[in-house]
Amino acid sequence: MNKLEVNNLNLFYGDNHALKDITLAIPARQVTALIGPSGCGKSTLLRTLNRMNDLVAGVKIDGDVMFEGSNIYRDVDVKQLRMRVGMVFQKPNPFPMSIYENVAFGLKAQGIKDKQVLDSAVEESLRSAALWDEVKDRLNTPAFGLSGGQQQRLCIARTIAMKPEVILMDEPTSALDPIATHKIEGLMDELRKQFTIVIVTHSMNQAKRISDKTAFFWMGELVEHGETTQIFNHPLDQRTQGYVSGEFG
Ligand SMILES: Nc1ncnc2c1ncn2[C@@H]1O[C@H](COP(=O)(O)OP(=O)(O)OP(=O)(O)O)[C@@H](O)[C@H]1O
Repeated sequence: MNKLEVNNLNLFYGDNHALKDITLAIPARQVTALIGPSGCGKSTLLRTLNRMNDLVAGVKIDGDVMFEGSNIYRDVDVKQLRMRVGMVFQKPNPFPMSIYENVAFGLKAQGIKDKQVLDSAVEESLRSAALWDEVKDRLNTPAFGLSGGQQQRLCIARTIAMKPEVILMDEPTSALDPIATHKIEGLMDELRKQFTIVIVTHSMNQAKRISDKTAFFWMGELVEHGETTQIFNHPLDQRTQGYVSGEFG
């Protein structure tokens, strides 16, 4: 089943035609990797999936993004959408508050006050983000005291706490060292059982290791998409072949 379907999507930043007639299906409970050279439109496409580009001045979008059959640009409330389609950014961005408060933040904003409910949601989210054991004795200390890799897992926990259906990740490990990256990649293997994940990555090895499907972009076009093994081992287009073999990019 497809969780998201992008149909004939065009996006312009002023005169810059950044996404050109993109049609892409994103299957549920799989990891879809968006790859391609810098400036090809990967992050722009990712941001169209929860309408983050709406915040950019001068942006024009046509075409459809369907989320379980509803057009997110017509039929869906943006606030609701962003709860169902969460996002993790390139740089860990914890709030200037405690570890506990970071994870509970969204739930409290929804009006949840019951301490037991909050405590168990915080624990469950931190466990799902493979961080609980490292922080359970220091939940009330500032999030900024965590390492970069721990901060990124905290941001994942904060996203998970809202019980989204889709998690968008924009180069979530590019600011992390190899050990922290390895932890997040291991975590994604668990997360895919529960969530639909779309990840932008510059690392072809990462795309190969963690994704089920890969989409290759080139100057705003979606050149090719399919099973990750096919894209890397038997690409159909020469541009994909050149990129995945490291000839350019
Ligand atoms: N907020 C913005 N305002 C204007 N133009 C933008 C904006 N964001 C991106 N662009 C332009 O849109 C095009 C696609 O950019 P985008 O960031 O989506 O590419 P990308 O493939 O994610 O690149 P990178 O790998 O370098 O992050 C580029 O030409 C970029 O300059």
